[in-house]
Amino acid sequence: MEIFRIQAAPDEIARIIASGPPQVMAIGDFDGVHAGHRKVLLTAVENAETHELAPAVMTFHPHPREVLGHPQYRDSLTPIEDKLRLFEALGLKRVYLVGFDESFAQLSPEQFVEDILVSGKLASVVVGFDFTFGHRGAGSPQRLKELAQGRFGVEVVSPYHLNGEKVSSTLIRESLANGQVEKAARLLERPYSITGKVVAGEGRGSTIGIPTANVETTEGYVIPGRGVYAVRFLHDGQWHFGVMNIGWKPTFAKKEGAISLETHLFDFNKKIYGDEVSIRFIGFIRHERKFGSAEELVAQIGKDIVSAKEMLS
Ligand SMILES: Cc1cc2nc3c(=O)[nH]c(=O)nc-3n(C[C@H](O)[C@H](O)[C@H](O)COP(=O)(O)O)c2cc1C
Ligand SMILES: Nc1ncnc2c1ncn2[C@@H]1O[C@H](COP(=O)(O)OP(=O)(O)O)[C@@H](O)[C@H]1O
Repeated sequence: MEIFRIQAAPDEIARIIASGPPQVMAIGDFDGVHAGHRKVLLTAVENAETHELAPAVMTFHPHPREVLGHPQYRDSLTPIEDKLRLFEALGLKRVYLVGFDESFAQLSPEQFVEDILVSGKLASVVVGFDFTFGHRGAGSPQRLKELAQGRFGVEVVSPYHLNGEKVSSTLIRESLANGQVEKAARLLERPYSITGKVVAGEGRGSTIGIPTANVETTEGYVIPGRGVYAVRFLHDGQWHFGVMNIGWKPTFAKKEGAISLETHLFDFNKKIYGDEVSIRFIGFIRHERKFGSAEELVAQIGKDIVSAKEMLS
């Protein structure tokens, strides 16, 4: 898969698209690369295969909402490296990472089509039913068809529903906030996962007999809601099972503070400070709460471990 990181000048984007073979290109943000996004991306891959063209995708990085100041969306379900890995797994061969900025945001829908898409190498583009483009998102899929004037095909993919709900990044964010990681996994068609580095905590874990690897995420990930989860934990190429707490440890902290992500790994006793790890959320066990003593907390964690092992087996 070839990755083209492009600053926003439209002629530069058009030139890079035109430097490749004839293509079918999906366009979108694809935050989460969820079941609905997969349908759009796989449509591009399949159309390309049928006509012996190259499957491509154009996405925006940094995320438009980040640039245009919607702070609630600063964090993502799939920071760029994760997104790229998922694109590759779906069979995409060319990725245009367009650096979205204030001037790019000014492009009209007409300019977006004339200056970028009519590059001579796009056989067709594939977008989702709610795709918007151009200044203030004024362009719709219908408008895209009109503006294309037959110079490239436009395929619009209808919404994907699961159990009567429309799959969306927002629905996944809400599910995660409520601890519903099983639901998020169904919407994503894979467990929600985060990557980060093991950092030192307060050193209390080992003293209460439950060492925990505290993880600081490397990029702006959406973090699931406070609670205890069954997780798979990738360290040094090996998957381990564990039980994770997300929260501010009300049993010990005097007041609400920074959220920590700590995982107790089963059958493990290595020091792994500083190492990069990935965590997959498999099941929700319970909410975080304040216990009367460390002993009560430890007894509960013993039960959490039993629950986690059941979920993970
Ligand atoms: C499975 C698990 C569940 C936990 N549940 C709670 C909880 O409900 N309430 C709480 O105050 N702390 C909870 N904790 C956090 C512990 O208080 C924390 O791991 C311990 O204080 C060690 O902190 P340290 O790593 O900063 O040294 C939990 C930890 C684990 C591993
Ligand atoms: N079973 C285990 N699960 C998680 N971390 C472990 C385990 N065994 C050893 N460790 C190591 O010990 C550290 C946790 O020790 P702990 O006393 O909880 O201190 P901290 O406050 O730094 O989390 C982890 O960061 C990791 O390097």
